[in-house]
Amino acid sequence: MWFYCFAAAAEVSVPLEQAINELEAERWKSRHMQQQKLDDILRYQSQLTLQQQTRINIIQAQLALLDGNYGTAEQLASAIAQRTEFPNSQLAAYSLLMNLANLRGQYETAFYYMYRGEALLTPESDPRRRYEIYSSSANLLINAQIYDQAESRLASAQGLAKEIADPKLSCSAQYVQAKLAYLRQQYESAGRLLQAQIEQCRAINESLFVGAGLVWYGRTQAYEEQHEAAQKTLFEALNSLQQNGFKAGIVKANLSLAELYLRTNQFDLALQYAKESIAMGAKLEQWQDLVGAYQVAALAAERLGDLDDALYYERLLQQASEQSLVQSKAIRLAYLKARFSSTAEQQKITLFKTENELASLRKEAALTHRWLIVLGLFATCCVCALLFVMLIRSRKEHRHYRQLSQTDSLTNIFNRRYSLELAEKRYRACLVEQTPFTVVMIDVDHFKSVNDTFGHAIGDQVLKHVANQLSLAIRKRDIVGRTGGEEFALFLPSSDEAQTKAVVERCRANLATIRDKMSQQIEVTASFGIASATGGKLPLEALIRRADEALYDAKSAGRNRLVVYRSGKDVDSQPSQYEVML
Ligand SMILES: Nc1nc2c(ncn2[C@@H]2O[C@H](COP(=O)(O)OP(=O)(O)OP(=O)(O)O)[C@@H](O)[C@H]2O)c(=O)[nH]1
Repeated sequence: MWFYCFAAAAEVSVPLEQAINELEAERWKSRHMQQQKLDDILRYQSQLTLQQQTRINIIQAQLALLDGNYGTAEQLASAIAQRTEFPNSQLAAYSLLMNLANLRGQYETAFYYMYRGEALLTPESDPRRRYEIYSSSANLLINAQIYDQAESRLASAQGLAKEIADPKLSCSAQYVQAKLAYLRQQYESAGRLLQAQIEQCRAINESLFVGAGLVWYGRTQAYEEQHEAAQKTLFEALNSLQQNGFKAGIVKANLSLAELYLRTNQFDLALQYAKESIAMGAKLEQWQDLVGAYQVAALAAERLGDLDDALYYERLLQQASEQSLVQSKAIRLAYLKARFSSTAEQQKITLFKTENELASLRKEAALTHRWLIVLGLFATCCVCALLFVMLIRSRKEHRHYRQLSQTDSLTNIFNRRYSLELAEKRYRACLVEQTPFTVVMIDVDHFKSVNDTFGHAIGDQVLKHVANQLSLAIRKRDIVGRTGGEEFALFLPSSDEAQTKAVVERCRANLATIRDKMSQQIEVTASFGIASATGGKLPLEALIRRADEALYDAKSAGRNRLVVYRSGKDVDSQPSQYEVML
């Protein structure tokens, strides 16, 4: 039925995947059924992905191990152990190789696989595969009688079984725990654990573990002298193991029966089961069990009066004992060797990891350092830019305030203080150069009338025009300033009288144009007082006073004219060419 469902849907890979999952899950259930399912899948081998093929190979290897085909099992598992691209299958292969080497008495190899497998475990590994490694390791360590180490692996396996919540795994972990208790000769506790384990494994049809558990349970019963019960248990065990085809278990079950019959003085039966155990055990080289089986066979043969046989088995017993001794020595030695090399390897790995961590820390530090430099540079640039902006702004503000302090706010020409300061500098230069320097004091005529007639605002406009026209009339090197309300001054470096007169005439002509610029018909005239000096030691103040005197004279003489200061008397007075219109 299963096969038909599968075959119908075999065109797609999902049923194949499902079939493989089922096959993996039903491991140990029934050897015959399992083989049948495997054969069904293999008909569609060409459709399997590489990963699916690997998983199938694992199952084949597990079956080969059960069948005692150790060569095939090893070949398949070794190939998978190389496949680093499928870490979970790799782990399964390691568990298998460990079990195989353990069964064959190749303990060095078994421990090698145990440490390799454990080193491969990561938190991301499939929990089932992790479980397999731990439970196989526990089995191996039990065999090597390193019980404390076995217990720690067993605890990990049990934890994983709980985590996965798979009753099959709990069943197998319980089996190992019970077996461990038996081997530690804690028979009472072993009996209890085995009963519980058998019950649980039976409930989920894990017949292989039922069989294996029954062998140990039967032995416990025999030890407690419950001979009938023990016999029943052991037959049940043998039956179950034979169904599964687990040969190593069959050897142990036969041996247990033989030992039981020897205890109950049923020597022929004891010999019979001992022989069964010997036949299969010799093939599988299960030396420890062989020792027991030869011992029983020799004793039973002796009791049956067959001394030749007894001697024969004694000889074999001696050989097997030696082998077993060699084997148990080998197993301890192998453990120590594997532990040593694993520790060395572990140290190498730790060193490598530390170096790697160091390198990545260094890399991180370098990156952080680079970032810090970039951030530092960025911050410096920001600060520089900010400082630059602040500098520009402060220079602008400084210029602005300086301009404010130098300029007359109404007319926008130099104010009295600054024009005098500037004039002082130029005057001193002219004195040194012995070139003429002229001061022209200007006063707008009848300006009060303008204010009175047209208002203060218009008066302001007139003053602005006056300042503007005076600025237009002078040369580049000349200075014009507002020295009072309606008073202005010109400072003309390197200007003699003739040149000054020309400038003043331009001023007067320019002032005459104001009338056309105003909405009202306002004639604007001004009076000019001129004073010059060439060389000598006359202070600028005195020169200005002279120009003022000349201006006064110009006013007195009728306004709208220029008067040149002559020491003692104003001799040059030019009448106005313009009339003041009020
Ligand atoms: N609109 C305006 N008027 C001003 C300003 N500064 C001074 N004045 C006025 O200018 C006038 C000057 O008048 P006065 O000193 O009597 O001289 P004047 O009327 O020009 O007569 P003379 O100079 O004798 O020709 C005053 O009425 C001041 O109020 C100013 O900034 N704006």
